[in-house]
Amino acid sequence: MARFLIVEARFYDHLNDMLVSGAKAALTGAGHKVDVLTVPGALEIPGAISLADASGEYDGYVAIGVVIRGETYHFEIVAGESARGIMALTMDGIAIGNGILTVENEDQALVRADPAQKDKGGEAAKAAIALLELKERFGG
Ligand SMILES: Nc1c(NC[C@H](O)[C@H](O)[C@H](O)CO)[nH]c(=O)[nH]c1=O
Ligand SMILES: CC(=O)[C@@H](O)COP(=O)(O)O
Repeated sequence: MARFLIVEARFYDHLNDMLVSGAKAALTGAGHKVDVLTVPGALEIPGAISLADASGEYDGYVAIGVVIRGETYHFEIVAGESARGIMALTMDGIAIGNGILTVENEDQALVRADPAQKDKGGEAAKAAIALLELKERFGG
């Protein structure tokens, strides 16, 4: 059993509820322990994971959030920089699955958040499990 932390940017409650549900189901279904930490937005997720990992309390992480394009360039910043920060942490050996939706509208988000449809939360959790297994295999 490993210890996972879901770090969720709770910007859209109804979408996050589905994403977190899918991630929890995947993690508990694989026999792992799960906690949830909520941050203001996707840009805070990489920093929160970095801080949590420094504590040594967790073995892996699932980033959960929803970024829906608005009127300005801010979408590119939030979507791109949260992904870049997460990628940098994974390249540093931290097992993280990225379940941050970056979409054009709510309809696209609903399909991807729903565990009965594209289940991107569960998909991200399974990716985190896979990375942790690789880390354990290669002695990371
Ligand atoms: N527009 C969205 C944001 N924006 C907030 C940023 O993530 C960040 O919290 C703020 O810039 C302060 O640092 N966050 C999302 O998760 N989703 C959005 O659609
Ligand atoms: C992804 C975003 O930052 C978005 O929600 C903000 O909308 P806007 O670009 O209209 O300020």
